[in-house]
Order: sequence, then structure tokens, then C-alpha cells
Amino acid sequence: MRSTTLCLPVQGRPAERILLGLKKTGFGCGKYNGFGGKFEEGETAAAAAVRELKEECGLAACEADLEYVGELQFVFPASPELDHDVQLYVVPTWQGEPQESPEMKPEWFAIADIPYKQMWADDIYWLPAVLKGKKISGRVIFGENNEDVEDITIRSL
Ligand SMILES: Nc1[nH]c(=O)nc2c1ncn2[C@H]1C[C@H](O)[C@@H](COP(=O)(O)OP(=O)(O)OP(=O)(O)O)O1
Repeated sequence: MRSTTLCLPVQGRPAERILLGLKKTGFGCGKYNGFGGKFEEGETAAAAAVRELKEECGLAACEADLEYVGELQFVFPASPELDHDVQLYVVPTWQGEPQESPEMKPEWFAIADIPYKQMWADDIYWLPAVLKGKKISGRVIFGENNEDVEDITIRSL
């Protein structure tokens, strides 16, 4: 299963606002999501997360700014080549301002206004807990269309 990262920049503790990006190309195009992607050769998860955050929305964080909040496995029985796991990070501090990139258009959302209907269908099952400060581990099995959640298990760490 390939490994990816997902960074969730937040303001306030507990989180009051979250920065999401509208994905403009590739996997998850048209959905709002956190910032992340695949590891490069020899890269640690934290280094990949820092690099992808900068590439996708212009925020400069260092590894010490990242708060590890858990791991999710995404399983696509209809398209096993899409299977991947995600190392999740909340990012409460950084340098710079959000900037649109070729991949993502960043936008701040109040926690009450998170656009779950325009996000991956699993997010509503785990993102609220993460934003309340919980650490999680979970597995999501997607349906035939690679979009609907067929089965989901999330546990607190
Ligand atoms: N069901 C899901 N819920 C969610 O919240 N994020 C998901 C998700 N499925 C995938 N992601 C995130 C994780 C990761 O940041 C990204 C998928 O990684 P990919 O490497 O395929 O993305 P990219 O198209 O950005 O590729 P690269 O930037 O080239 O690595 O989407």
C-alpha cells in the first residue's frame, strides 16, 4: 500500500478555522481536502508532509510545527491500485500566507462551515474528532464507485 501524508492547518486551540484546498488536478479533483501527497524516495513522513504543504498551498512549516494525529488506511476493492495509507498531521503554526498552487486553491473555513459534502465521504467520520484534539487510527473501505464509504472503522489512540 503506498504511503501519503495529509496536513490540516488550523487556527485556534481547540481549532476554530481550518485551511482546506480545492483540488484542481489528479486524485480527488474537485474535492476540498487537506494538503499532502506521496513520499519521495528516502523521505520520512514528516519531511514529505512539510514539502507537500509548501508545494500545495505555500505555507512554510518545519517538522516541529507538525502534530501527528494518526493514520488512516484507504482501501478501494474495485481499484486496488488506488489503495493508500495517510499519515495525518494538524499544523497549528507556520510561516507565510496561503497561496494558490497549480494543484490546490486554499480557503479558510470556520469549523461549523466545513464543506463535508464537497470532501471525501470518510472525512465527516474522523475529522471532527481530530479537530477536537483526538488522535485516531482507522480503515476505510470504499464502494464500487471508489467514492462511497462501504465500511469504516475509526478508533481513538
Ligand atoms: N479519503 C480521503 N480522505 C481524505 O481526507 N484525504 C484523502 C483521502 N484519500 C486521499 N486523501 C489525500 C491523502 C493525500 O494527501 C492525497 C492523495 O495523495 P496523492 O499522492 O495521490 O495526491 P497528489 O495527487 O497530490 O499526488 P502528489 O502530490 O503528486 O504526491 O489525498
